Amino acid sequence: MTLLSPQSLAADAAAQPVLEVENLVIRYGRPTRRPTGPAAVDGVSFTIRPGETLGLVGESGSGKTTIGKAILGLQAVTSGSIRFEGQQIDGLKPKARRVLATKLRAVFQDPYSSLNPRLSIGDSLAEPLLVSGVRREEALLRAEDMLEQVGLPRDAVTRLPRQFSGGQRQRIAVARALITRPSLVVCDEPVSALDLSTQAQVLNLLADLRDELGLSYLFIAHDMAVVRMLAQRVIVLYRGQVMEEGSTAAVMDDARHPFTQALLAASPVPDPIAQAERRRLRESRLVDGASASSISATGCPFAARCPMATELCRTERPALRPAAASLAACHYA
Ligand SMILES: Nc1ncnc2c1ncn2[C@@H]1O[C@H](COP(=O)(O)OP(=O)(O)OP(=O)(O)O)[C@@H](O)[C@H]1O
Repeated sequence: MTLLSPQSLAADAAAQPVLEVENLVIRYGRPTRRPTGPAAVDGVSFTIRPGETLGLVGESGSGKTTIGKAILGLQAVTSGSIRFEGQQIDGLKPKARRVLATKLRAVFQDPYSSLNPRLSIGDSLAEPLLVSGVRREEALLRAEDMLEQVGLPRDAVTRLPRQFSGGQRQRIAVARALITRPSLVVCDEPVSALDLSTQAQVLNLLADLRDELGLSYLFIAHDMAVVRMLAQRVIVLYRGQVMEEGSTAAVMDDARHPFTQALLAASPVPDPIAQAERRRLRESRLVDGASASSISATGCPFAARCPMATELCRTERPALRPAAASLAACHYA
């Protein structure tokens, strides 16, 4: 399955970016007080060009969703700036935000909670159009067209969300995000709640619609394999900071930063033979008879002596421990 189209790869590098994020810092805290906590996002900068998909990857808690929320106006920015189509959008008043809401849309992880259970699919899809002044009959007609575009029958407009499967609901969420013909869609883990074959279908759908409609995506995910399928460029975040960035092929095939290597190693490979070979190689690199599973259970036995141990091998996140221990950069492995 190839999801990177020649058109989107050829996105004009000189075109004005759809989104420019500059030196973004976000600290959580009470809105009434100056936030003083640690920075959830710490000096992040990037741009997205028309037709481009930028992947934002990182382990849980690295700040991905916080960045997505700031772009959508759901999280206050401590310092730095966010520009959308040349206009500064951080700190916009709610009225100005509402105008923006048709051009800047989102698809979230959970297809069960992202749709109002009491609204028919037609009403859910029509809502963002009605807000921008489209007449009801016209909005419902466009809802039917959009449903067809995401592979669902036109008569789905009359049904309720509970009458659809998880994958179908995510298609409806995609339809709802795209019905206003936005220029940028923030996709926050849009397939991580779906099984593997449904994931592939929804990723294909997102890629087809991007190319058909000339959309740009900020594609947030923790799974590198998923990002590889859709993004032309990728940014790797760790504790709110950019660890590595570049073309998806360059970052994934020649990861420089140990943390990127760890994320790649933790990402499942669809081919079970390749996966088994990778596990065998990983275990064969370990010394003193320590196995990946024992490291997974106890933490790296060399942590006290390893210069990288504080960041990786002693991680509190069990999923990363065996991956960290498999790093070529590890002095002991
Ligand atoms: N509402 C909040 N109040 C205080 N701290 C928060 C809040 N939301 C997130 N954080 C903290 O900000 C940091 C970044 O969280 P964020 O949700 O952006 O990470 P993430 O990379 O999206 O993680 P995940 O993949 O698990 O969604 C974390 O340390 C988190 O605990």
